[in-house]
Amino acid sequence: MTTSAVVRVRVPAKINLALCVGPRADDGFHPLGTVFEAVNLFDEVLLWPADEVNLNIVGEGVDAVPVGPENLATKAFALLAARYTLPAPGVHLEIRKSIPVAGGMAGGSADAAATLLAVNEWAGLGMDAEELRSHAAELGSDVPFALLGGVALGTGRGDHVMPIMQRGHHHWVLAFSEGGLSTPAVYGRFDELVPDGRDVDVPDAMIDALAAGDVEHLASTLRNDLQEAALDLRPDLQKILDAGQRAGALAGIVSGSGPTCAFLCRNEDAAVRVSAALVAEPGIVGVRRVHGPVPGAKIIREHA
Ligand SMILES: C[C@@](CO)(OP(=O)(O)O)[C@H](O)COP(=O)(O)OP(=O)(O)OC[C@H]1O[C@@H](n2ccc(N)nc2=O)[C@H](O)[C@@H]1O
Ligand SMILES: Nc1ncnc2c1ncn2[C@@H]1O[C@H](COP(=O)(O)OP(=O)(O)O)[C@@H](O)[C@H]1O
Repeated sequence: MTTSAVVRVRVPAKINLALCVGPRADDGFHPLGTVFEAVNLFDEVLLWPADEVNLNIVGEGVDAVPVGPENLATKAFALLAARYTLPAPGVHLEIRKSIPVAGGMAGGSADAAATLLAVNEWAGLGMDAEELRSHAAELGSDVPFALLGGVALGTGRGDHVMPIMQRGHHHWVLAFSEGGLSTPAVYGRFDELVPDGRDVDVPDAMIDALAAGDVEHLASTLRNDLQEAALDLRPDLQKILDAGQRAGALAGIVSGSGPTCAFLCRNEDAAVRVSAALVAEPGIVGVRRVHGPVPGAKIIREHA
């Protein structure tokens, strides 16, 4: 096999700048108004033809990632294989993980999105953005955003995504902590704490701050309705949020369902200071400076 037979896709993690959560609906999902931002922390998925489906995962947190049919990348391949005629009976998928597993940064969704794009390219399916989005939404609520990237408003389950006009460049510090948090468990605790849900309208002030490129105003509008539930399950995260604030972050927030904490900083120098302070904090297993927004899943044209 030549390296040109390999399709390689790079796909970003996300932070929810706003995660406004309504009451659980009869289908078990919560209506959302969410603002996603893609940041430069990437997984990669490599795909090449094979006689059967093989999956190989390397990198961050691999021991916690399922390698069977329940892996979201395998599911994405199976979904397209059931609907289209593909040039080979299987593929080899290699996932190179940098996005923390079960970290509230949508790493599994990212791998699913990357696989959809890789199969589309390899098999020459010619799917347009809407076709890809609709397959993506079947795989998980966060998967459509991983295709789109940038900054986007998510409604419905979070799977209807629309780009948001925004200016500027955001400097974030991410604090990774031991273990993950289960998304269904966090939504379940949210139901106990807030049975009637919250208002799902994303605050106008956030949309205005994004349009104006005003990072201080943006920091004052960050909102995560799942944060209280995540903190209830993981009270240790409050110390991390406090430490980031003390170190000079404009604001700190639990990323999605957690447990990753994300700190928005005024500029790169401030981010360097915040990350240096957090490295010494107990309970943090990794600190990473990232920026956003960045584009969604992209095919990398150089050889693997
Ligand atoms: C919370 C968020 C915020 O972006 O992401 P993470 O922080 O976990 O990455 C998302 O809503 C997670 O999206 P995703 O992880 O794709 O969820 P799915 O696979 O669709 O659903 C997993 C489970 O989460 C719950 N769920 C998900 C989305 C939603 N709008 N309401 C829900 O209640 C349901 O219990 C569902 O069974
Ligand atoms: N390719 C994948 N990468 C990571 N996790 C995966 C993948 N496929 C399935 N999973 C499962 O999805 C769960 C949620 O993972 P992830 O998407 O990383 O977190 P989160 O939903 O918190 O953003 C994991 O605990 C794991 O069991």
